[in-house]
Amino acid sequence: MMTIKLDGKKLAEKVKTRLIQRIADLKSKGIKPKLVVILVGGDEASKIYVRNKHRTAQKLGIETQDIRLQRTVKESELLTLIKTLNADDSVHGILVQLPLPEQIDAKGVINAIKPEKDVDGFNPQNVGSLFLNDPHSLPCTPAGILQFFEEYHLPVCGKHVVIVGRSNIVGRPMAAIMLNHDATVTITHSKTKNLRKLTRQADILIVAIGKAEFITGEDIKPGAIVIDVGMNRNENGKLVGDVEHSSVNERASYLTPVPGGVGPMTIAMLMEQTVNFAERSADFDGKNVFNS
Ligand SMILES: Nc1nc2c(c(=O)[nH]1)N[C@@H](CN(C=O)c1ccc(C(=O)N[C@@H](CCC(=O)O)C(=O)O)cc1)CN2
Repeated sequence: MMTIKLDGKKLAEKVKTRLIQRIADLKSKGIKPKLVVILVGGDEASKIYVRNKHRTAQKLGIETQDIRLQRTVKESELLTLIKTLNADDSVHGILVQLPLPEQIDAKGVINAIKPEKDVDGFNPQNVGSLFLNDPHSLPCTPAGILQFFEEYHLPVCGKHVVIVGRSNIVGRPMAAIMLNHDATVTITHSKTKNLRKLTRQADILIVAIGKAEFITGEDIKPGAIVIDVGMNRNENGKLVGDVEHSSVNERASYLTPVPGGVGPMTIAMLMEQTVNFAERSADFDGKNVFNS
């Protein structure tokens, strides 16, 4: 079987291009979309992701503020900063790059971000709305994955979606999104018995477990759509996904590459969410991607 590559780089460009007019419309009404990204500590991968977020935003004409805090910053300082940003009407989106250093309670920090500015969609109020099928914002990686299904006209309704991984960033919100699109959803994780028996039943398999090449060709149903969210370095330092592409290729019908699949979509969706929030802040009569 010929496996079709779900090209995240190309789709991310398309998503960003469709934002240009919306950003121009906002600006013509005196609204400058603004995203604040907070990075605590010096994690090398996080620094790259944050730099890419700023670069992408700036290219689109979204204003950004880059706040860097020492790894040793007190949680109370971070909370005070978020409170100030929550009250600042010029700020439409606030994002705290994860992971946070151990001394900081990530849950408390995420809870502190005003739901209307929570561009990551991680705040419990936004998570609750998503699970009640009334989303205000979607976590960026699952939102990006959903875009693949829309772009390539891949039906979700009635399909068996198996998700490997139950993280708050990908697995759990992804399950809610697929359920909201009338799929039958199974979430599997490290304690699941006979996990591979379940993955073999999936029409759509979404793998976000953080283990290099964990899923192989034998673990999938021929013709399945496979979404690889993993980003791992193998023993040779090469970036590999959670899926072994050599054996899944030509068995899956569609497959996201690593790199160039889900990753670029995460940043594109962050841009879209910032624009959505800027429009909503002004009761702007723009396009709301979640209700379209
Ligand atoms: N507050 C958040 N923290 C984190 C999130 C998030 O959505 N919100 N997700 C990840 C990191 N992340 C964005 O923040 C991210 C990771 C990877 C990529 C990406 O484009 N990856 C490239 C490959 C990059 C490489 O070569 O190393 C790709 O897949 O092509 C974008 C965003 C955790 N933290």
